[in-house]
Amino acid sequence: MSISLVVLQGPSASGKSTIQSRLGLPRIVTWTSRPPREGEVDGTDYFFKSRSEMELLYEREQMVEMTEYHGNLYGTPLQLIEDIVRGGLPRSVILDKAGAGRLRELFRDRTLLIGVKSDQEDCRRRLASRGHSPEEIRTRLSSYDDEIAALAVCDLILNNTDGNLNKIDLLADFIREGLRKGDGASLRSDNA
Ligand SMILES: Nc1ncnc2c1ncn2[C@@H]1O[C@H](COP(=O)(O)OP(=O)(O)OP(=O)(O)O)[C@@H](O)[C@H]1O
Ligand SMILES: Nc1nc2c(ncn2[C@@H]2O[C@H](COP(=O)(O)O)[C@@H](O)[C@H]2O)c(=O)[nH]1
Repeated sequence: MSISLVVLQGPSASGKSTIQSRLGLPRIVTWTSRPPREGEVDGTDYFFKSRSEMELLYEREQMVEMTEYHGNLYGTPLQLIEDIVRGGLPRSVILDKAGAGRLRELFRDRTLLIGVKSDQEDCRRRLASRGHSPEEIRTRLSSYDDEIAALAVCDLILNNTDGNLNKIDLLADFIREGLRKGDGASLRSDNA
């Protein structure tokens, strides 16, 4: 069975977006009710929506999954995954553990679940350089241990500590090549 969907999950600032862009696959841009950060672009980083718009879509059963993460809603509209159902190039998406679990339930062997981990201190430093307040850093890292434990279900775990990006690039090439050959099964191992 070939892979249609690559899901990245892991703690905040572990490097999911960095790895997603290095993988170079078409991305699924999800919805959020959080305000954009400086430099983030609507439709590129997220579709920035109001909480009520997101709740309405959910009530209409047009959201495949939706989660509340530290006070904001994040979700994947059904419409965004229609291309996966139709086939074509594998796509990548960043989700928390609940969203990742839901998409795995739906797409089963067609998903490659990549866990991204980094030392907690690296994550803390990265969050501070991204400009988060000490309060938000504390909140985001309060789920660090749970999010690391949840990586146990992943097909593959990438260890993205500071200074490791050259190795990540090699692994990204390996993953892309495996996907190109339609050989998802060979990618299912723990590279931590
Ligand atoms: N290996 C690395 N070495 C140094 N800096 C890194 C590394 N990986 C990511 N970063 C930096 O850490 C910050 C957070 O990375 P990124 O946005 O990719 O994390 P994320 O897991 O997507 O975060 P979040 O879930 O909080 O949105 C970014 O500024 C990024 O440039
Ligand atoms: N279940 C979902 N989780 C999502 C989705 N989009 C993002 N996320 C998760 O939220 C955190 C925080 O993101 P940030 O941009 O505010 O730093 C991110 O790490 C993902 O785990 C989604 O559509 N569904």
